[in-house]
Amino acid sequence: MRPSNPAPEPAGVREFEAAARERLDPVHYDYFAGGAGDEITLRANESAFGRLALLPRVLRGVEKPELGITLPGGSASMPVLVAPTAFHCLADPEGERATARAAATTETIMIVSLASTVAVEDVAAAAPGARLWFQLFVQPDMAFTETLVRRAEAAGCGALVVTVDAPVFGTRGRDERNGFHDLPGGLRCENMRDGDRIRPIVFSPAISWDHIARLTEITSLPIVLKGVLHPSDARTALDHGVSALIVSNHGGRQLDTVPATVDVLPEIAAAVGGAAPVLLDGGVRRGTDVLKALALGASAVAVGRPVVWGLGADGERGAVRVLELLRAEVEEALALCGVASVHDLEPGMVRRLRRPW
Ligand SMILES: Cc1cc2nc3c(=O)[nH]c(=O)nc-3n(C[C@H](O)[C@H](O)[C@H](O)COP(=O)(O)O)c2cc1C
Ligand SMILES: O=C(O)C(=O)c1ccccc1
Repeated sequence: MRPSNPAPEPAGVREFEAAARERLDPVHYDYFAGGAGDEITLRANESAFGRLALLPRVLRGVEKPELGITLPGGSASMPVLVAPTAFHCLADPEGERATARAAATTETIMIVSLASTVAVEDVAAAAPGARLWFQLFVQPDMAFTETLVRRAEAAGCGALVVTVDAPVFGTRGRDERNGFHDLPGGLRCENMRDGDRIRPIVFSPAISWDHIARLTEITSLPIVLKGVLHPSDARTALDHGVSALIVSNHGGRQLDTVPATVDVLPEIAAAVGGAAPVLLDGGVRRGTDVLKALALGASAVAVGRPVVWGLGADGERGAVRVLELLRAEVEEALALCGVASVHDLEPGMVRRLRRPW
């Protein structure tokens, strides 16, 4: 019974996954849900949060907690961003337009994927007021990469998120079994349009720190490096003028058997030492997961699949409901932890369980 609380929300992100699964083509569901190899990292991202316990404080006289954050690329009403995910038109006909409107409604940042099925200009036009960042896989043709950067700038994006965990494309067993290799029925990666043709997205193992240095020269947008797991790389990133990092293993879709992101977060946060914001994605499904990541050094988290599940379950409305559900969960968990602001969480509020529940 929750006598004085407002009407109950859907019980969790996992319910949206079940609802989306019922509506999506099973091959597309598998594409969104799946991971690389034996899906060990995919599972680890979620289960690692389950091995952490929160240690609340009491009697701190906290009123409504403050959720807002400010990052190099702009501000958000809560520390939960929309991670870049490809192919939203497979989840809803409005695709990334719907996601961007949901991000605008909830006043959070959406990171638009290079592999968006709607061109970044059209995403921006469909969602006035949306706070967009643009995700890039650096294309070896640097002239084309520069074109992409200019388009992102012109569309009003507040940061460039450069994904560095995809020197090659990870092999996902589900897609192999399903024979899912191409977008169906007229859908395209519209950001790759180059005159009359659509270029293929190139994953290049030849991309190096020099390319990051080059990017910082050609744009004044903050550069956010996504896919850092090694503390030495975190330091190198700072030396290259990167404005923020996202601790990410691509949702377990690239190299399998890398650690859960929340398990490496403390090391990365220590290596960065407050010199730049550190974000995390991977396995965030509850408000309590958000608190754990923030306590262990993240300035914000991003959610990938949860937004896709909202979109697949109920389009723009579903994406809004997922984001609002996470906001409500964060708010409640902060109140229950006696914490007044997302900035006040600290490592002492998280215990690593020797013997998980
Ligand atoms: C279906 C799908 C597509 C993705 N596409 C991209 C992409 O285009 N670019 C990128 O940098 N990351 C991509 N990612 C990784 C996400 O940005 C993010 O790292 C991951 O989804 C976080 O894990 P979560 O899904 O458990 O929240 C994708 C992930 C999924 C599930
Ligand atoms: O599926 C992915 O994880 C992903 O990152 C991607 C990137 C480019 C095209 C399609 C998917």
